[in-house]
Amino acid sequence: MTILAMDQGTTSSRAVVFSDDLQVQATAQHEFPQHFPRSGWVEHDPGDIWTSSAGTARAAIEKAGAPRIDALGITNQRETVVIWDRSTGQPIHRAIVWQDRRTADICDRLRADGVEDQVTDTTGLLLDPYFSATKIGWLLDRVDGARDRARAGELAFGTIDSFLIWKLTGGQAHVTDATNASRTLLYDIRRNDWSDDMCRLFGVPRELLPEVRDSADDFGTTRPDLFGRAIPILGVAGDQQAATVGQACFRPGMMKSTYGTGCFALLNTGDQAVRSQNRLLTTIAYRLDGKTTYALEGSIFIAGAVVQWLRDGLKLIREARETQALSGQADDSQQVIMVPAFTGLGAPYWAPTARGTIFGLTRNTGPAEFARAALESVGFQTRDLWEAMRADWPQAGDAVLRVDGGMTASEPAMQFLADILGAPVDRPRNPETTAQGAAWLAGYRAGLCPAPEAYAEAWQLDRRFEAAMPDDQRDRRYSAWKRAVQAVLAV
Ligand SMILES: Nc1ncnc2c1ncn2[C@@H]1O[C@H](COP(=O)(O)OP(=O)(O)O)[C@@H](O)[C@H]1O
Ligand SMILES: O=P(O)(O)OC[C@H](O)CO
Repeated sequence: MTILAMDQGTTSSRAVVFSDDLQVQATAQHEFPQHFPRSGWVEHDPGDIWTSSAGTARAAIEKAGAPRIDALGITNQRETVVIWDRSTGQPIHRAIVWQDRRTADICDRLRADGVEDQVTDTTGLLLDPYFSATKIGWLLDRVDGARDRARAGELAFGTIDSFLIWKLTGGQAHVTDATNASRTLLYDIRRNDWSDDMCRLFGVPRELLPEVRDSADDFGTTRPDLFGRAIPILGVAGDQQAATVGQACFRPGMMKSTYGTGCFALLNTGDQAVRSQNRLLTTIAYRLDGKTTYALEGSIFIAGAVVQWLRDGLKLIREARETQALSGQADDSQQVIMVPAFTGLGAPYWAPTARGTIFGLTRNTGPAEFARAALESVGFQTRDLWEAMRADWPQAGDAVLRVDGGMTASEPAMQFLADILGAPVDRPRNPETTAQGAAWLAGYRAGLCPAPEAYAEAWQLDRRFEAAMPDDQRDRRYSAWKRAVQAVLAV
């Protein structure tokens, strides 16, 4: 028995073939072009998204020896918006990506109208261009005739999962799952349905919206010509939620943090949709067998990207992993702090105009101190989220943090993370946690994979990083970081 997971990310599409005990059989990956038509705008060509996704799926199946695929799971970059014509399947515009800031002024106007509280109460989110609704409104207003056609039911909106399912099923299914719906600003996360109030507020006709299913559910069947036979699509979740599932964070209080380009931390809060008092997001972690599990989420825009900046911007290193040895040579007596607010600061600050700053430079500061400060900035930002989560939900208690993503390969970054949190950090043996989460959802629905408790028992540790920093040093270092952030916010 074999399961295919498609992982459609911001910079690349990946596909992973798993055995039914969720061992990786084969993987394929393909990067696709990013479009930046103006400053702050980010677009993807839906054609690239589709061909890279279908292409990597075929390549992974072939590499695995062309086994019979019994179930397909999909996971995806979230919030990104595609609108297409229901009769031709043609997108009416390029996809507007989650990173795109073009609707910042619309969000400001709505905030000035005093509706943010109502929006947060209903959707768990904030008025920020990050989410889908204002992007949908922008497309309906800017593409000729789009609003009328949307009202007439001629157009369909989807996040990337929904668009891929439409393509995979040959236009047979216009569906999404609850985790993706919960990122649109249009979904009532407590009632578990699209919200008429939010649709009215953001000017989005209900006719555009997909049907919302559980994360392990029937999402349709692939066209037989695509992969040699029709495959049932049985699992769907946004990538950060799929990583939460892949990390087996099924119990309230469990928390995962994924360190790729950015960092996304999710804390399972069980059946409570906790209203954040600290500008975290309340989101759906997964919906299984009709039961919704919620999470508090913190999103950091720059994590591994700070290492990319050392490499591509400053040219201090040739490869990301060189930061390991380099940071080890840093002078302990220097306290360089880097606040990598390259694209503003995300949670819990949400300061889109903040910019990066480096503190504590001396004549002796060099590449080694920069490397250490870059790695430490990721730990400090995670501590900010950790503090906010504890303040919002005291039951979080003494959680362990489960980590995944490319940057978790960095031993010094993970050790500092444990040190600055004052808590253990667990890195799993399987680095493919996002794809694994999608595969488990599909396999669970198909009856191939075990129930959550049994799956959680099979989760395997690669390495636990224990906090080793003395308390007074931790407090001193974190206070210095907080002062640095306040200075950045004050500029
Ligand atoms: N050994 C390492 N040390 C520090 N950073 C690393 C290391 N390996 C990868 N990274 C960082 O991890 C990121 C890639 O992680 P990945 O999970 O593939 O990201 P994404 O899915 O966002 O593309 C890059 O930003 C890279 O700089
Ligand atoms: O594609 P990634 O891994 O950068 O994840 C993007 C997030 O889903 C955005 O919310």
